[in-house]
Amino acid sequence: MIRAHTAATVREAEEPLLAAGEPLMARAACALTTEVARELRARGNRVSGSSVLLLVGGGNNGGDALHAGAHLARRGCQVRAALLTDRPHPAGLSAARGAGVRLHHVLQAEDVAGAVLDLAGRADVWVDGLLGIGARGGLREPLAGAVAALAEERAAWPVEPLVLAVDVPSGIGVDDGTIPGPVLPADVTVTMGTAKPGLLLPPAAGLAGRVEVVDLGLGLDALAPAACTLTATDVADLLPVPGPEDHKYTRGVLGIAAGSHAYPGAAALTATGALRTGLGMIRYLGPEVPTGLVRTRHPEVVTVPGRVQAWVLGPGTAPDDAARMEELAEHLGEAARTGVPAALDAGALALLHEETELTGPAVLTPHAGELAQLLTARGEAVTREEVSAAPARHARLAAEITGGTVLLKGATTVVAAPHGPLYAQHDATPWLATAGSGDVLAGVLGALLASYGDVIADGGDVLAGLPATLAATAAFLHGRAARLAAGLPAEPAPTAGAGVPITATDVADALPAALRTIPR
Ligand SMILES: NC(=O)C1=CN([C@@H]2O[C@H](COP(=O)(O)OP(=O)(O)OC[C@H]3O[C@@H](n4cnc5c(N)ncnc54)[C@H](OP(=O)(O)O)[C@@H]3O)[C@@H](O)[C@H]2O)[C@H](O)CC1
Ligand SMILES: [K+]
Repeated sequence: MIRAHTAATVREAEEPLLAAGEPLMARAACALTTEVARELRARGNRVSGSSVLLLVGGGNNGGDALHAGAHLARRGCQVRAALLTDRPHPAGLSAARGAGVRLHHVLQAEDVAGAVLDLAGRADVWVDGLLGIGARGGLREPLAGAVAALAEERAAWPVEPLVLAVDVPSGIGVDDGTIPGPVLPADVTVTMGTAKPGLLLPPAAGLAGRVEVVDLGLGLDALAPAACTLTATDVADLLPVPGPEDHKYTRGVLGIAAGSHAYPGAAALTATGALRTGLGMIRYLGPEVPTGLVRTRHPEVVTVPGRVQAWVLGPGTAPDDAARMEELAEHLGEAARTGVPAALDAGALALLHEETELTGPAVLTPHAGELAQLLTARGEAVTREEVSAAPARHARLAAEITGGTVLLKGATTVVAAPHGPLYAQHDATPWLATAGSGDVLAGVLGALLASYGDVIADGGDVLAGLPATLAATAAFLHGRAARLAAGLPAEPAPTAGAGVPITATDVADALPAALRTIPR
């Protein structure tokens, strides 16, 4: 699991170490130096002789960069420092000066951005040490103008420089992953002590490049993270494996109320997603046409009512289908009465547009537009664009308002419960943007909820966070299956190539292959 902690938590953890004279900044600077050298060599450049530009702000983030610049100068790099502050870190400045780093007081230039661009044009490496966890809001001028110019020019450069961010790309929302102003996208972010939520949460996470965490001995492992990302090892621990005493009822029965005359196929896709993920049995309840489709695709699906350990409500239904909404509301009521978890997708989300309080464990699976509709219906008027610009904040808000867990679908899936860590899963591929993939995801989630349904129903508050963990697991499996179906490697890799178009059925059919890549 990749665990991220807020700026305030990091400061609290740093305090006693700094008071005890621990050389945190020296450790940070060494780690930065090592990463720059590694990346230069990986690009076929010699360290000695390479040119490095330090972008230096007025706080300790700039101090890290100046100390790293001094180390690099001593290793033969030509290092320049663009001081975008009139009070650079004193010890860092003296170390840099002592090592022969050339200092440029660019604030004195008439055109600060132009002066920075001029220095940048001559550098193989740009080290972004403008702002770290001390950021308040988006970058202010003149840093904003300089960074906007660098970000724009970078793509036009004949040979793109290596951009390395110190702690975080300057100007991102460190704790919420927003992008409040200009940010220089990084190839590598060397983050100090622990990952920050802004390095996991979209959209800022997309600007961080590869994230390397430097161990500063902050001792945060025992502390619940503010945000986290599940890895294959974490998912392996969560995937149920039946034992000799198990039978279909102990493995979990999933009720699926999905599909309609207008969208019958969703019922089959949801059932396929659930079956390929693994569970005891499915009870499908719906209109004649989707029922016939499900029976044909999956004769093992039972189509009569009975006890279930979880529900999936809503794929392939629309809020204007009053009769279907009535049926979904009844199933939601039954789930609440029995305390088993329910996944609410598509039309079923409209059941929460009223002030109904969810009384049982539920996982909502909206995309940004559906979340904007739900929040607006519940008095928090927002647009799809506002949700996409701050997905974590809006997912958490919806979880607090409804009492449910929210799995917000997107290029990165964000999961928020009313309390506890946020999850950010970056496992997917843009090829997932195809009809029916949400239906398959609902089935994957339903199978996991059914496997743990009795545990969740009996677990009470102790296991209140389990639906969120299972939702993040579903996103992980769904994204990994899509990658494999598209001919991409299971683990996202920048050099993986484009992959090929896929259908929702391909994703469902690739779930067993995805499960086989999990070390169990
Ligand atoms: N504490 C340590 O020894 C270690 C810290 N690490 C590194 O330090 C930074 C955190 O350093 P800090 O000095 O707390 O803050 P920053 O350097 O991130 O930024 C403070 C300066 O930035 C200015 N600022 C704040 N917001 C903005 C903005 N929106 N636009 C422009 N400038 C901004 C602020 O100026 P003010 O006038 O607002 O005060 C400061 O000048 C951490 O990220 C690590 O990199 C070490 O790694 C570990 C040891
Ligand atoms: K930075």
